[in-house]
Amino acid sequence: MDAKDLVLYKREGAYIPRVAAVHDLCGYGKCSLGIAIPVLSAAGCDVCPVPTSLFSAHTKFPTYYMHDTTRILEDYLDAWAKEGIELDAIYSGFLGSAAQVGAIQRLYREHPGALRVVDPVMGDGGKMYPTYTVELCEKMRELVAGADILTPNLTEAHLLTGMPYHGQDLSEAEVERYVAQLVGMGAHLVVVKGVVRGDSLIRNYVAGEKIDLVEVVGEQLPFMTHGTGDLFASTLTGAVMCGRSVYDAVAFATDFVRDAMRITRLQPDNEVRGVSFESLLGQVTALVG
Ligand SMILES: Nc1ncnc2c1ncn2[C@@H]1O[C@H](COP(=O)(O)OP(=O)(O)O)[C@@H](O)[C@H]1O
Ligand SMILES: Cc1ncc(COP(=O)(O)O)c(C=O)c1O
Repeated sequence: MDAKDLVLYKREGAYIPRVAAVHDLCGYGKCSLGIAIPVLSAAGCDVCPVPTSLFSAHTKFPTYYMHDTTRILEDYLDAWAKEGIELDAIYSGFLGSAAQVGAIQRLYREHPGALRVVDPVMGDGGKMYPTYTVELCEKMRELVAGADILTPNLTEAHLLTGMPYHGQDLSEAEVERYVAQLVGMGAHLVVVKGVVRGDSLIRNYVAGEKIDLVEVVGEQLPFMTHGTGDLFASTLTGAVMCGRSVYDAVAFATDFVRDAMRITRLQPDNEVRGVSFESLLGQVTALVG
């Protein structure tokens, strides 16, 4: 089957899908819930945040304060369970501790029909993020099994599979090897992000269990911006929840992130502020209906 025909969520009429967003909340430096809430809301979803930690600023700043919320999550989800909150999708990203993988697995058990989108946020450029531990990365592997959509960058594909990290210049055959390994670990569909081959293009690949590999090519801008991984996964999830095919959702997210990076570049402190996408949210709303 082709990812171009693969629709994972069928939106019915005026129904508003409810999406749990399991991610950190960051005060300054746009990323994580600061992106997931507005983007999924613009996609006409009822976003229910599960904050995995509170940050004063993202971890690319030399100084940041982090408060890990692991200790409150059980009570938080107990209260949800008592209210009988129903979920159509569970989208997870940046985690504060290895134990939080258990909270996501609990949501999966309590909402067996919900779509599972796993952005296995762990690191970049061959390195783990500073608050991440080997234990957390190992535990994160458990989320691969049963993921309807898994969105690793190449560092994360390496950390999840244990296969060697060869930088971002990967051949299609190498991408296929990562995908085969991740599908072998139980992922249904994998979006491998950020392959670059020195031709000013950035490539994202979609493939899965019985889904042939397809390439989505975008223009590579000559700078980097923080929060683009979160923006990509949030936009992809929003487009899927609007009933778009996985291929169309990846293509939309690829262009959306590029456009947001261009706008970010025009802002003061653009090298650290995180990605600025607010003025583009109308494009996401246009996907609804
Ligand atoms: N320099 C760039 N130019 C254009 N698009 C980019 C660029 N960097 C990232 N993107 C887009 O954002 C997506 C997520 O990239 P990235 O932020 O590197 O992910 P992560 O944070 O998971 O490492 C990429 O797959 C690509 O579509
Ligand atoms: C607190 C926090 N959340 C999320 C992220 C993920 O950011 P990105 O979207 O660039 O992968 C980071 C990365 O620095 C971070 O520090």
